Amino acid sequence: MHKPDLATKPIVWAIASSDSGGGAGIQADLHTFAALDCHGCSVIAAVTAQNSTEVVGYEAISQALFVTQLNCLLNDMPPRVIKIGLIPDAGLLEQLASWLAQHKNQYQFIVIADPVLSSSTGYNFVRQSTLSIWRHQLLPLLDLITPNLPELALLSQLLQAEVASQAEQLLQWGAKALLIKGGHCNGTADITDHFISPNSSLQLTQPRLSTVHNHGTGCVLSSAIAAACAHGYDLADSTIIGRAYLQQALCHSYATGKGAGSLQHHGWPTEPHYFPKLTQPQDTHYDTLSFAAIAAPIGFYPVVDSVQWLKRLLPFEPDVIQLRLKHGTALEIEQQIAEAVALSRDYKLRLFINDHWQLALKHAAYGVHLGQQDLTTANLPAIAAAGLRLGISTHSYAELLRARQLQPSYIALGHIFATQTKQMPSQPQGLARLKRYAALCSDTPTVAIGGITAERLVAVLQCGVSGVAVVSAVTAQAEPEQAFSRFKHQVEQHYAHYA
Ligand SMILES: Cc1ncc(COP(=O)(O)OP(=O)(O)O)c(N)n1
Ligand SMILES: Cc1ncsc1CCOP(=O)(O)O
Repeated sequence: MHKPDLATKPIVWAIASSDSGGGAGIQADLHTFAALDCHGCSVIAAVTAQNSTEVVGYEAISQALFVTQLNCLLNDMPPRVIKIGLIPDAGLLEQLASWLAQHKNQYQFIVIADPVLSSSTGYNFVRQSTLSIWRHQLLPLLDLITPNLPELALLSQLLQAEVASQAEQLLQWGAKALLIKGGHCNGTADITDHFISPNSSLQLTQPRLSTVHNHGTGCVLSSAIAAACAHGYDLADSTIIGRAYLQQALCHSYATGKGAGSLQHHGWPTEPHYFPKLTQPQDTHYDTLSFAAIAAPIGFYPVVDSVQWLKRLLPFEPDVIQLRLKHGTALEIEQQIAEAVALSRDYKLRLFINDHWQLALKHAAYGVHLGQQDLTTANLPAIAAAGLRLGISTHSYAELLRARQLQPSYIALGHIFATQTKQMPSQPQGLARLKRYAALCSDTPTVAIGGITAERLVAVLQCGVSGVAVVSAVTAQAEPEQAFSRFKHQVEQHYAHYA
């Protein structure tokens, strides 16, 4: 029998209250952690007596036992992430704030809080004293807080102000990032949540699902974000994963008692329709943009830095090549691109030009490869109208969703392993993420790039990508032509077998 190794599962704590009905609270938190491959620990603040229609009552746990739970867990199972849910008692909240202040720096855990101030059935859990502790003691310790609109208004003490001013108030009081949930904007066909952090600002929009079985949505969302953070995703990506997890769980929610039923917990979301549409301030919105298709699988995709390299590989029948020119005068770059495009026609080679999209257009290359930065400056409608294929680099869920919304010809997923070829601002993604990204792109060809060697090739192909791009695995080898032929053969064999 397979025995799971708990040490390999990231540990996440839920500091929250018990929901006797099982759909929200600690019970929902633990379901979510387990479904997202985390080990969940629970620190119970209160026991509520509730069912699907009402909260009948609650009793808070003693401060002594509350702190004993925290300390006993910290000694043996320190958390990577803490999720805070319902703490309906000012004394416990104060204890928690001082405990977090004492241990957060040393243990470097991330703290995410869902400020449950009232239940969805209308039960009010807070008093003024509790709100004041949230504002002045807890907020400065939070890496992310996930209020809905009424909670944001209450916490900010700016009941009549614009949402932006209310959000600004929470940031001024010390919260590092906010996810403002838009579900309480009644009557809209879509729900838009706003993620605000020092590094990024995102709007996440999804269709509003018509189900009444939505008990525990806030608990599940914040727990899914916590679980994704525990797997090392940054806050923006964790929020995207959390939102997709919630949409998936809501799509399959079910009746329990006479009132709002519960969410169905599934594993990692991969189907595109569960993921939100992202809007970022810097993005241009295109109504209809459609890029020519590239035959999938793309297969073996060498990236070379000169037309000389291209000529050296042509006798070995490459199918796809990228010309990635990083040096030279404007004249030299244009000459190389013109020569490479002419050669690509003679040899029926699908040639992508990196960065220089104007020259790719001018010389009518097969396609263009662009990075995320280039997307704001390149004339994408001109590239699409000219029938050139477009490939886009991505390094995260946020970039992947942004790329998918443009419906490019392929999406590059990188960097998978550490690479010496380029200084990367992000961390290597690794194979587990590659597999998730590739699954989300079942409708778009994908290419893995970064640190891919002959030894790693099979593991990369098994993640479900439609191509593998390499630089040094060919051009830095003692015998580049042999390396090229071996790679090409292995990749072709793989796709022939899995076609
Ligand atoms: C297939 C493939 N994937 C990613 C890249 C990187 O492109 P970009 O983000 O534009 O960075 P530079 O190549 O310009 O450093 C690529 N070239 N090809
Ligand atoms: C251009 C680029 N973009 C992401 S990783 C990378 C370099 C890949 O080179 P190598 O295959 O030598 O790691």
